[in-house]
Amino acid sequence: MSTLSEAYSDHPLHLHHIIPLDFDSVRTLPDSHVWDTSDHALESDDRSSIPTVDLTDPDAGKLIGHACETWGVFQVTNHDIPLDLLGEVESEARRLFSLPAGQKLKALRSPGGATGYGIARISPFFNKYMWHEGFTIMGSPMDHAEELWPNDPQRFCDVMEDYQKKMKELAMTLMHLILKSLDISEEEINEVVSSGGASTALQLNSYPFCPDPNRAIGLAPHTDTSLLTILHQSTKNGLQIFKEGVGWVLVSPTYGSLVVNVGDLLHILSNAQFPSVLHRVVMKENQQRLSLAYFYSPPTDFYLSPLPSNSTQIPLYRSVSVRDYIGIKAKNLEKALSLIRI
Ligand SMILES: C=C1C[C@]23C[C@@]1(O)CC[C@H]2[C@@]12CCC[C@@](C)(C(=O)O1)[C@H]2[C@@H]3C(=O)O
Ligand SMILES: O=C(O)CCC(=O)C(=O)O
Ligand SMILES: [Fe+2]
Repeated sequence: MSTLSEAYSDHPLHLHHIIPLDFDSVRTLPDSHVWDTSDHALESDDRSSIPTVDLTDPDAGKLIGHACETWGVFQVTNHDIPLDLLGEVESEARRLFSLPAGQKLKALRSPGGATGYGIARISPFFNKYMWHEGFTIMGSPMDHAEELWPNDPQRFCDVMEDYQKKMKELAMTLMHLILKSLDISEEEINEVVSSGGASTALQLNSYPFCPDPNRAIGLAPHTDTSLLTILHQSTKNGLQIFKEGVGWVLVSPTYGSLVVNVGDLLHILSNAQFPSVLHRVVMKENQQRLSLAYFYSPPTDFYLSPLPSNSTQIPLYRSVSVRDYIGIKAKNLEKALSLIRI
């Protein structure tokens, strides 16, 4: 079976699609980073905000199912991830992105690689660059940590590995609740949600201080490829999700709560009952913003098709392996779901 890293490596990017700008060295926004941002301030003002679910609530499963169906995203509280750990991961991410540009480039993701420092994978689909730098981790980040901190790589690794372990447990708990709410049998759930073979990735995102935030974008609109993504955002605003009939809705950070969003693979598995949510990051504040996104998916050789609880409905998608879907998405981005539609 191939790893998630190999599945991404099969779709190499060009070198100019990897190297982030040296954000500290620019005083004005380069033309390469200027976007049409006319709709960025058009946030819905109808006081609609995404649902929050307390994981200790006996009705959590039902509430999460409803949130996935109506919003494709929710915030979760009482999730059992220690707040100290969230603080430590954020501070390690800050330490990484504060390194001089030349040092960060030592851990640059290779054109055929999936992990390390670089710009967002979706960048080649846009003719302008995003005001963003990222660092992708799949399992142990030791190789890259040694490139960044040859004398002390362990501290970074320990925190990132601990965080990924805790995130995997939370992702599995959430997936059980989500699939139960679809009336899927225990047996079927256990096939999708397996701790051993899961494909997971941790993405550290930094949106540096921007000299002209009103003309830049942090992360262009996209859906995640995963089953689900668990996001911790620092105290800065910027994340917006798109809700049909409402428009762009700001997801303000709430201390200690995590944002969970439906990705394309859950969209397929649920036969579009839980649609993957379109989201983006706009430049709202005059300070650096950080986020940590944990992506949870089944093993790369797992074939996804709409699950049996939906057998009364016509399946909307053909069966596709995680690996093949990653390939389709790498070539077609937002058209990927429509390309596997029956
Ligand atoms: C597992 C992954 C999902 C991701 C591509 C990646 O290999 C690691 C980075 C992830 C990310 C983060 C920013 C947005 C996104 C669309 C991108 O360009 O890189 C996601 C990718 C994804 O969900 O497809
Ligand atoms: O920074 C954020 O709030 C969102 C990040 C994101 O969408 C991603 O990493 O896929
Ligand atoms: Fe995302």
